[in-house]
Amino acid sequence: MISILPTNLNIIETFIFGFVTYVLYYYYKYFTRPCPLPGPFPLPLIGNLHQYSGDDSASAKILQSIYGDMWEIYKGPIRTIWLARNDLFEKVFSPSTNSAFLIRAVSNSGLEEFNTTKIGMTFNSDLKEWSYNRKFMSKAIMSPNFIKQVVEGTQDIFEVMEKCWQNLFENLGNDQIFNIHKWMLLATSESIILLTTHKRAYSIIDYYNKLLPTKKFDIPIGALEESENYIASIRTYIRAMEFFFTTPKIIRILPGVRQYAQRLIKNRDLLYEYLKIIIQERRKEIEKTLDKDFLTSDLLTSFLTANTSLDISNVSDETHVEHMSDEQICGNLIEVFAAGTDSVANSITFIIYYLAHYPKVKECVVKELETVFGRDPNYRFSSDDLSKLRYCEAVIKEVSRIFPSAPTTFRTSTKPVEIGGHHFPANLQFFIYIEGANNHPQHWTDPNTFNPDRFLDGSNKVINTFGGGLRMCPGRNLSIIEILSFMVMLYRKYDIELVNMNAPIRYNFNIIRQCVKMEARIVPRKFE
Ligand code: HEM
Repeated sequence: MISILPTNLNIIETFIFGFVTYVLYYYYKYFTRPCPLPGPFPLPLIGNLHQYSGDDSASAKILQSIYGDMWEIYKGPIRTIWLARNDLFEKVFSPSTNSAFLIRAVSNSGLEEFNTTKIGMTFNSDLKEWSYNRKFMSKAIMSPNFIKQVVEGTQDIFEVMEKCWQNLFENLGNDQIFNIHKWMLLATSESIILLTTHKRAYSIIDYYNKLLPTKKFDIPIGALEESENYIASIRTYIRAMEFFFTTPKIIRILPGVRQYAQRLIKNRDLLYEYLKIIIQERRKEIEKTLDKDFLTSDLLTSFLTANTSLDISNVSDETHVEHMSDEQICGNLIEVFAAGTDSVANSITFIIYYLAHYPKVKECVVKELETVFGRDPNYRFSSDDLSKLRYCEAVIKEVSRIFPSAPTTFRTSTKPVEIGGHHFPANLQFFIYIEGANNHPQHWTDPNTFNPDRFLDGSNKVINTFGGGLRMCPGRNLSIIEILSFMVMLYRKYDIELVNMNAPIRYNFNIIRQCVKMEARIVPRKFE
């Protein structure tokens, strides 16, 4: 056999030779890449990771200011194209089934190892499966019964939280400092568990019991532990998705990292086993039920009753004639939890932050709540009531324009595509910098000014908070209803004062912005 290697090389020389060849090949590919865009110069193996702060949104802001609205960076070995203006999003957010952007992530060994490329929605690259899950989920969470349960359930959960606050005030004084983000996260976690499986979780009470152990709420230890373990396990699952999505195989096989990856996989298997028990129990309950009015309106019940005479959310259609397997149900339930907990909790936290900094806007919010609900602070509201809150909705839009919890989204091209005059090949990873477009002077007057009124002039301004096209967030209505509900319950009764008004919002970036901590005083309003 003819060797291209020089003969008589020792190990070090062979390594150096191999490395130099790799570097030359890397830069040959780099300089001859199709459709080059401006962007920072990458290094072999790590791409631009050495320049990356860990915060996609902060990096994108800097790169947009240097390179304009279209640039490229290498996330490790993966070339990513960044777009930061609404007109550049048009093809990515196309609602056509022929769109070149129906797949989210380029083929990724991590996601395959974690088994998420054929399950759920977000990373599902099997378009038939994805479409089946997506249509089902969208119908189920838009059904009137489900929406009713969202509004009722959120109020029940808030009442529990208020009882805890009341006890804290009575026993420790009114001047308590709350990590308001933590409370919102516990509330949205409980809410999503209720909406997916109709199970009660006790994470709010568990947290409260730890803050005030002398006045504990009496909940059976077993129930507390079960809900704690369930939530912890789902949160580990979310971390695992991020880990497998972002960690290259070469790192995943390193000693220590491998063991960590295996623990994450074990957690996934245990979570699936736990959910499968819940599914079996619910199936038995449904079998014993003759009238669908006695069934709960959660997603699990929708999944199990589809195409039966008990179909609670009328999801039956020609796409959904086959029953969902238990494996698919588990994937979808976990996904709703993963996508719908932190995103909503962070959105509420950011609204709290902006309302604390803009007292006039807060006054308008309170005024609108009084106009719509009168001055009864305990009025149980419906989704119809929420639809009257035009100003509150404008506040949600303005906060998510200026400081979105999901500042970016991403898609992969499955066909060659032209964007902004550039002809890109298939199989490229595109990032859509939603926040960049949301603060773009070409789209907005005074983009850096916080002004909810800009959404009240009747023009339907595009903010892409929930992405766009066929992969647009299916939980958008649910999120708005939940956020509005929390705004009503917080601001009709309480004033929320931040402890440190000069501190910026502290967050970590893991696919979305996740607030680290936000300290506040919760001051009950006085009613005559
Ligand atoms: C304020 C809260 C939320 C925000 C800001 C948000 C934002 C987003 C964004 C930007 C995307 C990407 C869309 C795209 O690529 O075009 C997305 C996808 C998704 N979201 Fe949400 N979301 C929120 C709440 C929820 C909730 C409550 C659910 C629960 C049902 C949910 C479920 C999903 C799913 C399953 C996807 C993937 C869809 C697919 O790939 O087909 N999200 N979300």
